[in-house]
Amino acid sequence: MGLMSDAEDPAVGGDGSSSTGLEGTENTHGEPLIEVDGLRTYFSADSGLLAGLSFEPDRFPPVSLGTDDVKAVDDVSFEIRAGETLGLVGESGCGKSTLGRTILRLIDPTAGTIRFRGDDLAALSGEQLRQKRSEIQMIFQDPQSSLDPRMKVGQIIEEPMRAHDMFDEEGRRTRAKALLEKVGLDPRHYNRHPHAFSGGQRQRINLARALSVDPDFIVCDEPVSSLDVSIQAQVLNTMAELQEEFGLTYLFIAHDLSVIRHISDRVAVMYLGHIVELAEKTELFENPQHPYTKALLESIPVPDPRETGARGVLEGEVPSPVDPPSGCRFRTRCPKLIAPETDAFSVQEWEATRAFMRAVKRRTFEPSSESAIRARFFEEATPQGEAGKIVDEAIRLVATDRDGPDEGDPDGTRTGWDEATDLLLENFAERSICARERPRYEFEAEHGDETHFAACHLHR
Ligand SMILES: Nc1ncnc2c1ncn2[C@@H]1O[C@H](COP(=O)(O)OP(=O)(O)OP(=O)(O)O)[C@@H](O)[C@H]1O
Repeated sequence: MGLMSDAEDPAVGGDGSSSTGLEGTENTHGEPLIEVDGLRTYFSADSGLLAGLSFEPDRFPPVSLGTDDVKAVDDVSFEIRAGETLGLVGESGCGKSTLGRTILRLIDPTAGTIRFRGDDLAALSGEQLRQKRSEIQMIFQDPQSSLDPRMKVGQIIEEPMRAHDMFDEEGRRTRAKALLEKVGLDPRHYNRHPHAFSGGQRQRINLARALSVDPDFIVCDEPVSSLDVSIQAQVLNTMAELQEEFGLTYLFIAHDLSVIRHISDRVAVMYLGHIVELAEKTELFENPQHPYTKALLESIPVPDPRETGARGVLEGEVPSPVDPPSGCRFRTRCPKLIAPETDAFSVQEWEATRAFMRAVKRRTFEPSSESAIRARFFEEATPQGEAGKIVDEAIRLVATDRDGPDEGDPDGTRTGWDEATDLLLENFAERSICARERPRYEFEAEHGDETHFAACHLHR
């Protein structure tokens, strides 16, 4: 359906076509509009002149060309179907914005393909890419800074049309005013400057500008994050209405799960450059399978600020995207790390060993005697066989009654913690399937008839 029906539009030509040319494309829900395959976007860790150069005084020559790239998006594949909203969620820095910008070719991909209706955007350049740009648009988080304060609202909305040589002056004005109304603003505000508007209204102006070139696909990067909660729902509802009317397809980036739940059809969860889970919205929220997704869902802030729902769920720091963990990227923080197959752990033994390993690595317990550590983590019985010997050695290394403290470490604990950490990680964490293979599993969903993707070896 178009922006205006023929009856409302006095400028309709004899052939019945609207002079604003704003008939939205009827998208059939279900066909892939965007197909991303093996996409990687790496940034040089130092984007300056000496990017990639590293100085290593012990080597000759001491300067080498390193590969310390920030792997912001690292082998990501998924599709977005025409007419749907794919929500993209994950903690700050996980690569959501970089993924969105790479799909729009605002950033060049390092590898992979981005098919838009079959054409590979990653391979386009120059004029071909410029032409495609009208079909794919982006709206950003901060409506304040993305609107030029010197321009009037009408000019702002008309600018992309002018850049793409769409319509004459009069046609652009008619369309801009019609769009103002469509996004819930008063067309009489055409001559106002953006500062006269509230945050929510400014985001509506952004929407009108994005829609002006009649796109099919819009990447929405945290579009309501800077707005009051009461305004967020109104803007989201307008976006949903516009989607319906113009057959738009959205990639909707947000860190806020309640916003994602409000707007998405399907949801992709991103962690450290990978998509770790992707499922239909109800399935993802009701039947999450990846320990990272579960942790995110459990960390939704609870209404009572005295109750810290988030505490202890996502422990530890996100590793650096320069040198991400092998296999599953979440494994270094995962509470469900799988036991190495070579060791015959009972379920309880592995749970105790894993908890001990995490506690040693993060030094979350007070130094104490061997027997106290054993009692605390293993109820006095450590695992059998080789695994047991390693655990015993690690306990000895961190115990305060350890024999013969090292030189320069009189209380005998500093190097002990490091050695114990290395011993446990090398023997248990690094030998887990979670460290050895990258997980990718697809299975039948419990809710709805979509498939469910989870990158977790618990599904092996
Ligand atoms: N131009 C750049 N040069 C170097 N590194 C970059 C650049 N842009 C992003 N990064 C890095 O890439 C990683 C992913 O960043 P990105 O902004 O995509 O994450 P995000 O999930 O969108 O986070 P946020 O929600 O905070 O914007 C981060 O480690 C970031 O520091």
